[in-house]
Amino acid sequence: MEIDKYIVQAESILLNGGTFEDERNERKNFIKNIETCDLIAVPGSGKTTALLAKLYCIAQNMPFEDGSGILILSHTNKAIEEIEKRLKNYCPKLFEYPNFIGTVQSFVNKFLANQACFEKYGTYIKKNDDELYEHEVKKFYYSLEWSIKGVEPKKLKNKLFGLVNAGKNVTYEEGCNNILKFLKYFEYNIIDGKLILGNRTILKYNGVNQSYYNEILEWKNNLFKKGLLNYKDSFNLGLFALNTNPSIKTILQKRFKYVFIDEMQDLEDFQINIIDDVFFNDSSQTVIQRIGDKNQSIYNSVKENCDWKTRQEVDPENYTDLSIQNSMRLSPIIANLVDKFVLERPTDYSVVGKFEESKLPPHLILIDHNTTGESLKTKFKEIIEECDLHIEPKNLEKGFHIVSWTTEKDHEDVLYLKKLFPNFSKESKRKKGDFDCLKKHLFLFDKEKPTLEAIRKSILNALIRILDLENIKTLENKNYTKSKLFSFIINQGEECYENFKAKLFKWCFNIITKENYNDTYAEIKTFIEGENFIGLNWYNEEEYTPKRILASREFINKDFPFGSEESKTEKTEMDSYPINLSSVHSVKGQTHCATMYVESFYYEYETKKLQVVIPPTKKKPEEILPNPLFNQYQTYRPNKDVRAKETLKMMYVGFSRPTHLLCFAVLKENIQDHIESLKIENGGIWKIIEDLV
Ligand SMILES: Nc1ncnc2c1ncn2[C@@H]1O[C@H](COP(=O)(O)OP(=O)(O)OP(=O)(O)O)[C@@H](O)[C@H]1O
Repeated sequence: MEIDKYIVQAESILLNGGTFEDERNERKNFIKNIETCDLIAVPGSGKTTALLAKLYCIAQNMPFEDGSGILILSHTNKAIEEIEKRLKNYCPKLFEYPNFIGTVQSFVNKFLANQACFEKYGTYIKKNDDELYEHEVKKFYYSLEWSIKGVEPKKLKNKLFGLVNAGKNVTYEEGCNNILKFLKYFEYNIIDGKLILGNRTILKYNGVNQSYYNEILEWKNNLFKKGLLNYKDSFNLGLFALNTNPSIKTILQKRFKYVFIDEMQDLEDFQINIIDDVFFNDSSQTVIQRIGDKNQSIYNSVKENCDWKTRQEVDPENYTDLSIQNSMRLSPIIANLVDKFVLERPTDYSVVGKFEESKLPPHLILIDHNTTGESLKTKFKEIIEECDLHIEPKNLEKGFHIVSWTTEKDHEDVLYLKKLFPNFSKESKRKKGDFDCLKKHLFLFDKEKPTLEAIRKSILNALIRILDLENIKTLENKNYTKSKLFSFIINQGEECYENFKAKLFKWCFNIITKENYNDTYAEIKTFIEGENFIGLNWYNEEEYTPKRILASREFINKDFPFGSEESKTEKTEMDSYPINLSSVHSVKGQTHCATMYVESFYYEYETKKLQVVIPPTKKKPEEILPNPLFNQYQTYRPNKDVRAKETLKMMYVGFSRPTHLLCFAVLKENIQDHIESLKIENGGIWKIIEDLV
């Protein structure tokens, strides 16, 4: 394989005049390496860029003589899209057969679970959608009945109440909620015939509770038959496929000579294991390279230890992990601070900033509970403009971002992103058709399309969801689709059809052109509840009593504040430069020009959680552990200080995004006693902004 001779081309494509060469040559060594190994490196060290360069060079050697290809995996679709965006124009071959690029989930679905689903349940996987799955869970739960007192055997609902709440002291509501949680989250181990929650087997295929196991399995099998899986089902079906047909492994090893996994720290053990199960064994010729940074593992729950154990950790005699030290993203000043937030420090791991174009100190912005999101945003813009960051196109491309750990919370008295910016919605970023209430269907549809099409689709999707919740099926006992709904309405006669079409057009028109959300919502609600929708003769019965809205009441009535402000803000921002709002989770992997990290409440605030005080004992006085915020290296204790360590990781990711400007907005009351010592003029590292309080 020729790699070396293509590196210069890769540099010109990916680095805009930069080079992979430096005094340690770690990037080049990694690009040239095509043995099984893991690469661990600090944020912004160019891991992903080096991987892209390697892929580019490998693609120049394709097709391979033996017809094999390469497999490129990452944890999120966003990371995959980014790879496509950067490379597709230069090496389209990489995105075609025999190669595959996708999430671990999509790989498992396509190469293992899909075929297994067809063979076992007669259908391919249609949806892998947690929200739809939850909807099915609720339907099933609400269809369950309680036993009549004294009548044996007990019904499933009673049995589950006992099983899932065993050993817990719960109220009736909590107990019921636990049943719902079980139905939503249980894992179906197909090979062993068990329903597992966490580490507990709740029901299994044999034993005294067999009939209850069968009842749940009948429901579950029906979902499989409809191709509706939750995301863990794919992995269990995948394992089942490997178990029943181990030759798949050989086929996949032949197909994929190289496997690359980026963002490795975010994979959970079951994902890591299934990939190893397929590709990593003595007889396998496949090369696997896994790239990541354990200190940035914040994906699912923020665990102290991530599930990924590197090859060197597991087998030091045969493997040596690679590393890249310097951060090309971070300036020396920001890197110096970020380095204090390292939780786990393997050899050759320290954050050294090599981005020399900025000397801005980190800014600490003091706020209080009355500070509004708008004033924070204005302050952020003010600093950006004072530093002239908004002028360079390169900076505008990387963008300006306000991020928080906690984005949404049902608690008015604490700080979180949505409290500061009520129009922030994780869901507004989604362009899927399924929302959890009617109002969201009317507001969060795909607004990038200027026609009425997107809102029309969204309203129709809401109507279909209502029919589904009300358990209204087609005469073939199938769920309604948009076209089946239209056919049904046409069959009700011309007047009904014309009326429906006219109304639909009016609603769409009023939303798109007049942004008249509230009135349109009220009209649609009246329509749905009236004789021209729910009251129609859905089952074509000779004599029928019009139905009423029951199970979909929550979906129809659930509130969602139509933020007409949002559209206004968007419009004004189009004239200047946008300030993006996101969770810290969703900016992982990104490079920003400026990042404002706003502390938020998750058990406690970040500033509080970083401050660990060990109470005095008879032998020892009180001890205050070093605090990274004060530019001190952390020494949190093994197996203790869990909240502090979670915080470390979250801030490590958030603080390591910007090339130029890092702002940290904190509640003044949380650091009151330290403000003076944090100031640059007093030997600290922070420029403190005090005029918002
Ligand atoms: N060799 C290089 N020379 C100059 N700039 C580079 C080099 N490698 C990467 N960069 C730039 O540094 C920034 C970070 O790169 P990249 O996203 O690849 O880092 P990463 O290690 O994957 O980051 P993270 O750990 O946050 O996921 C990008 O803006 C990228 O263009």
